[in-house]
Amino acid sequence: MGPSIILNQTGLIIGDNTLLKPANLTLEAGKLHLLTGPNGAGKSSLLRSMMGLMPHSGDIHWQWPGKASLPAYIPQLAFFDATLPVTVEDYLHASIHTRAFFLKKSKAQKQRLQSLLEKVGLQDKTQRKLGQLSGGERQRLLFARALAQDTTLWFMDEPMTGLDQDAQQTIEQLILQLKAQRCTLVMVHHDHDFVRRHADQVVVVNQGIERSGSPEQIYGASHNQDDIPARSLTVSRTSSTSEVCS
Ligand SMILES: Nc1ncnc2c1ncn2[C@@H]1O[C@H](COP(=O)(O)OP(=O)(O)OP(=O)(O)O)[C@@H](O)[C@H]1O
Repeated sequence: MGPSIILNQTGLIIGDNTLLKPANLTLEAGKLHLLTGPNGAGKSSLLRSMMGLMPHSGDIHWQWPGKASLPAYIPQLAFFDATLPVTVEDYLHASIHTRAFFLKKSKAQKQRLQSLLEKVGLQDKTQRKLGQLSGGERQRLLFARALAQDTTLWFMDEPMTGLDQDAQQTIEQLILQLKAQRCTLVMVHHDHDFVRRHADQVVVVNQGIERSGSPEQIYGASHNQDDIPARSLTVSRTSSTSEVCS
């Protein structure tokens, strides 16, 4: 199972700009947590702060019930150097084994690569060069690389944006499988239908953590995705945590 994530007075100021006002929040272990809010609200900044990638104030703790592992990160935009003369298979191989692209692969390694690429629907593109991939195919490759990490903690920043319906379904199924395996999933996502159906917790971000709760608590029975009630719901304070990033 993935860890719980505990934010204690976590805030983010860059220069004169307050990106996130300090707040407390607990994300339960093994659940799907969705960060939502308007453009520029600070969702990506909060996600990256949780990973220790931004210079936040306060504390952030990952509390692992079992063995800790490095988190997987799916950024908002999958970027590959189009000039890199490397195939999908070689790129994935080098990412997993941190070895030079040209080194020979064993039969078992080839099978593993094939299986990972099948999971994301890239099995027919193994010999395609990175620069020839579409945006959706790059996003799938990022997922394959993250799956290879075999971790139970995932941070995803709008992983389905710009994908066609087929790719969205593939990624959605992968996310639901990870949820069933009790990974801790933290995701920025704008599809309120997905949030309503699958999120365990919704965190509304607006220059800080405005409120959090179940989809029903946040959206009520309304089907209008913009109809978010103004009442405050969670943001709890916790103690006795083991620090991983701060
Ligand atoms: N490194 C940085 N330095 C200064 N300002 C930043 C930095 N990173 C982000 N910002 C600013 O912080 C604000 C929040 O950005 P962020 O990307 O976190 O928002 P978001 O909610 O993810 O937006 P969107 O939904 O448009 O992706 C924006 O106004 C952005 O310009």
